[in-house]
Amino acid sequence: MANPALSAPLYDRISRRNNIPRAIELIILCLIFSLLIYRLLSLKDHGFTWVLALLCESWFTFTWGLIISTKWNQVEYMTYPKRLLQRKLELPPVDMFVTTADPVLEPPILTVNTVLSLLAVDYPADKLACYVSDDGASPLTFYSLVEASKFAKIWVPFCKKYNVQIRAPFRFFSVESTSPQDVSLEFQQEWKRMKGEYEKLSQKIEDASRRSQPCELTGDFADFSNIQRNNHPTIIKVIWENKEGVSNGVPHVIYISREKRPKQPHHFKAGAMNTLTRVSGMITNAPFMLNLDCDMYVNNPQIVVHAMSLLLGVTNERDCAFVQSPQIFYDGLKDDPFGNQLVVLYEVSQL
Ligand SMILES: O=c1ccn([C@@H]2O[C@H](COP(=O)(O)OP(=O)(O)O[C@H]3O[C@H](CO)[C@@H](O)[C@H](O)[C@H]3O)[C@@H](O)[C@H]2O)c(=O)[nH]1
Ligand SMILES: [Mn+2]
Repeated sequence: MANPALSAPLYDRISRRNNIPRAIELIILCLIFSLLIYRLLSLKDHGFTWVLALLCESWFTFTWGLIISTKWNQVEYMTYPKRLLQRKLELPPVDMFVTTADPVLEPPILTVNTVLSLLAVDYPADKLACYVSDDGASPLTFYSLVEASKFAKIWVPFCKKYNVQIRAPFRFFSVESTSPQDVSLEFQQEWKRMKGEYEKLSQKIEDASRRSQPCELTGDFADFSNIQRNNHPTIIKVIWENKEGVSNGVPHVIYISREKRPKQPHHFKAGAMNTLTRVSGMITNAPFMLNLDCDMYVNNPQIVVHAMSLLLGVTNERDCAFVQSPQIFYDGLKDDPFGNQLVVLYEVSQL
């Protein structure tokens, strides 16, 4: 007999009850239409201003209709990652892509944090690989990633052992800026050690960024000597390889700086993503990809299992090809007066 845990759905699509908001919206719609009809009927008694008002109100009605239609059928997706993890052997590999373009505008410590948050996600490490595309062809970015992957060997086990929620160290240590008191002594000691190690890592990167070159451009760094960022051949470096395929180890880390020539259009992020898919296709060739910009980080370590619950849970493969998680911005203004967090889009009008 089939194991019920293995055949249970991986997600549920739950319709929200929103009859009252719908009724209010219908009333408003009637009022707006009666205003439009009133304008139309009395158009000839008024001059140009009436026509202008009619045009503006018609446009408003149109955009209002569009907004309402996105909120009409609200659904929520409940994912069941635990059920997915029970099917451990079936979990497919995932290639994780990070793009960076400029070591000055996008300081490598940001990219390092993005990569560390990805390396530590809750998913078997032997099924993950992290590819970083560097359009800056910067030895500093490469150096930072080499150092970060050394730090990852202590950071990843720490996150998993204590089930840390924020796995980008700069956020983890700024949110919990003092050693937490209400936890075990062992955790406090580990926390201090990890903070010390992360500070050493940031200091190394900071010092390297002050020098004209992060280190001597020999050995692995030789490919970066005498090149210009807009004119160089492809550079691909396997920074760390999870050779034994350890499922609780650190996933592979691969650095890529695609070929650039001054007269060849490079198509910015799209071009970088294209190269990432081609290179990963030759190395790990995972059937699923996860993409982050270098100034983002994974806020929920279960991100891959949540996305996988949706992607693998559909009955017809054609129904789901892409999963987008809500994007939340840190250090935003209090109460988000300009609506930058797009709360309405993600929390109210989920389609
Ligand atoms: O030649 C380039 C230019 C940009 N990027 C990367 O592309 C990403 C997005 O570029 P950015 O200039 O930071 O755009 P944003 O407006 O901040 O990003 C938003 O808008 C972009 C499209 O305009 C989307 O691609 C991003 O995912 C989305 O976060 C970053 O990781 C960049 O490093 C490259 O890899 N190569
Ligand atoms: Mn950006």
